[in-house]
Amino acid sequence: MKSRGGGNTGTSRGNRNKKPQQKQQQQPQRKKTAREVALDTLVKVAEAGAYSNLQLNRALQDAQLSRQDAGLATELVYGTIQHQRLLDERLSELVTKGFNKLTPWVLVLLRMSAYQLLMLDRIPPHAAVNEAVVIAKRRGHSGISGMINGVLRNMERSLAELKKPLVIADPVKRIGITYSYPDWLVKRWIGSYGEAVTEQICAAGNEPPHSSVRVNPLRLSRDKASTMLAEASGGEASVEASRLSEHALIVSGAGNLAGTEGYRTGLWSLQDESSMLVAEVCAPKPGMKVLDCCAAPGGKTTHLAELMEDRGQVIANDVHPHKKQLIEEQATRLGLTSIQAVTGDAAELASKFEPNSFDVVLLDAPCSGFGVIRRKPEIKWTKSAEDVLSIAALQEQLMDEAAKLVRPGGTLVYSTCTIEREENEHQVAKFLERHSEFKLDAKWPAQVLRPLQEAHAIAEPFSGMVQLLPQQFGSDGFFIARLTRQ
Ligand SMILES: C[S@@+](CC[C@H](N)C(=O)[O-])C[C@H]1O[C@@H](n2cnc3c(N)ncnc32)[C@H](O)[C@@H]1O
Repeated sequence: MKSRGGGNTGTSRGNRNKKPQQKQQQQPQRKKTAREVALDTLVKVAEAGAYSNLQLNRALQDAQLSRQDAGLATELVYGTIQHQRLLDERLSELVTKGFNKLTPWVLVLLRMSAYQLLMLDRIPPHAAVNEAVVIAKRRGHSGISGMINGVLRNMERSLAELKKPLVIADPVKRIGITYSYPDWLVKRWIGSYGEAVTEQICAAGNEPPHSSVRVNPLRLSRDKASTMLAEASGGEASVEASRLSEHALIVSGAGNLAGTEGYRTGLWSLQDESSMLVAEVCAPKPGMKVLDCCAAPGGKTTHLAELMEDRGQVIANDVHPHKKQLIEEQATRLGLTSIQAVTGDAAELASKFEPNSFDVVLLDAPCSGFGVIRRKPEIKWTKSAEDVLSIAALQEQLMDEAAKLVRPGGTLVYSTCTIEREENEHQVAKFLERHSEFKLDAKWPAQVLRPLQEAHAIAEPFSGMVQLLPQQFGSDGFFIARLTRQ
């Protein structure tokens, strides 16, 4: 399994063996270890429904871990959530009584330790067990640490057996348990994509995501940005041109890219490659009037303005008042002045703006998000089939409203970061039934189509919409449709 960025695999014993300092006025707070940071984050995600990426970022900032330890904490948080079903399956065989009644932190500690034992070959099993017992002794009574010690030692003894691939005849159960996805979702995807592709989707969803930057073409070339990124990392980073977008660079080993000088001064933005295709498919020209209906935090808005050479007007709307500032911050960082951020419900935009008045309208709709499971693995466990239905109903409403604002001959681009047909192809098909004045538009920019054709990611003849799956390019799963108003 690929790692999410190295990480210290050692134990925390070194710290605890230091002699306590005498006569100190105030005992300095003991620094949390990587495993404690991961445990606290996982408990908050499980108990309070926090988003793993936001919660982890906050925890890492507070804990001030070394880069290696931050790598380990990140690996543990994502890996434990991603493989939760398989870990629970294995643990429930060893916790003989009351697996479902365990206190949340105990359950999470067991899962996190089982993840290290079963999935991370670079962590010595005895280190994973010892560290779990140390944490358990700090947090609970001796009965709990004894139980944790017993369960994990049993697991350690049976590792060879437990690591063997599961033999299960039912494909839904086999894929669901092996890759840790809920049955309802696996069943749905097998219905949409078939068993083999579903297995690839599920495996890809457990891989660490690439980090990619979108180079600001108004400021520098992609080659120049590539050199600068490599230099900024002291030669440690690997920087490669993206296959999918001519504005994208894939960067690994450069640490926190939001901390780079080039990011701060607007030379580049952080965005997934497939997400970059959306503005490119919009293909706006300088001087145009463009509306981004669901714009925050402004990734695609700022890309649209860059492609328009910051000439014309980009109205960036979002329903949440506090998100207006996020869009404005991104525009300011990139030095873009053609963006106007506004707050409003996209279901009511036609009463706010003149109908039929925009050259391009982008609806990057709220969605179930199953294309970004690599970044937010908890959505496997928090979203339901009912959520897909209710979000699809909202998307339908927003599409109808967005359509009213497109001028005759203008373009409507609909996108989501999910792979649910109900929210994507079926949504577009139903829209076209309701709106005979719109047609799918297959005339996409050549630089967008070429890599998709080369990878056979689109059927020929091209219909004007694409469903990118995470295993095809190692990007997020994304859906994009381009429609033209007759
Ligand atoms: C997929 S995200 C947009 C991401 C954004 N386009 C970007 O590239 O940075 C969807 C956004 O829709 C917003 N949203 C949800 N419901 C909305 C509504 N009814 N009207 C307008 N915005 C809405 C959410 O606040 C969220 O920021």
